[in-house]
Amino acid sequence: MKTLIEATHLKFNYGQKSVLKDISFRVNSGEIIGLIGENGAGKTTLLNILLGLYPTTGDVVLFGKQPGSKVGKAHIGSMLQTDMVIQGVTVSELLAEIASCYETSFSPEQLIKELHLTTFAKERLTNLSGGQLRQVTFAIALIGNPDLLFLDEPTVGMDVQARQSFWHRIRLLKQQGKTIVITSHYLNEIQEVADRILVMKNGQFIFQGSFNDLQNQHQRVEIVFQTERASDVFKVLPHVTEINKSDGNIHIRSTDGDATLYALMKNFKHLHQITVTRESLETIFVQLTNQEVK
Ligand SMILES: Nc1ncnc2c1ncn2[C@@H]1O[C@H](COP(=O)(O)OP(=O)(O)OP(=O)(O)O)[C@@H](O)[C@H]1O
Repeated sequence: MKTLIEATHLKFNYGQKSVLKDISFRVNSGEIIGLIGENGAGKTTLLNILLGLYPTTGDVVLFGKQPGSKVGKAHIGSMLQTDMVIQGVTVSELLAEIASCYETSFSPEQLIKELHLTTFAKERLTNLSGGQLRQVTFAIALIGNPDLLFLDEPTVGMDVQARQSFWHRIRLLKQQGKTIVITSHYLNEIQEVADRILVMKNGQFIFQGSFNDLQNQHQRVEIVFQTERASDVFKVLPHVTEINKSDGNIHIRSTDGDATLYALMKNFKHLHQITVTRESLETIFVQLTNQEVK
């Protein structure tokens, strides 16, 4: 698989404050990367470095070139956290103006239709809601038909339909072989689409891999069932960290689902409506980021 971004030993300081501490990673062509971390972890700073907006010590190449170089830029679209709001300019005027800067681009009319912006395309940017502005910013990122997209908290403020339409578009872009790096605090959405997840804490990566790898490392599961037996009976099961009773169901959390289930099955004829769920990205993320980073 072709490596599209290669970063080694990246460091960045704001004055005396060390914000990125020796970060190395690769992104392959066609991958969707979920870059996640608590507020202030360093995600936006990293995207700014990859876009060539901030200097760094360490090495970083995109398409085999330095960030910000002309050849690299031609392939890249970005959606940062700030939306472009120009007085007196409408959505369709802005998209037409930006499209004219590219040698080849999507037609603004086509993109407006495909991204469901038609109802506010003739509105001035200053009259748009926060969620509508995010949708316009996404259109701006796409208009040059980039091969690589950096999206920083793209769905903030979007309503349910807009978010669904956004993630649908991301899946289409993946099918087209585009490479996408997305930061988001909506971890259930990231867990659905990301091929790999990079978890950042205090300017370092504390995990790089697929969501499946992450779940395998954190073997925790929740087992829910109904039973006529008292919940105390299940306290002796191995690897159980928590037992709760709610809505007539027993909820068991285990750090080794296989071992707990094996022992639980001795009570099989007393168990009804059993479900076993592996932990979500959000739950694992909270556990991961609560651990100390050396
Ligand atoms: N212009 C700046 N000057 C000084 N410190 C800054 C500046 N911008 C960001 N920082 C600090 O750098 C650290 C990383 O910020 P960054 O915006 O990269 O985090 P983030 O992971 O993107 O956070 P969020 O999820 O809140 O967007 C934070 O501690 C932040 O306070």
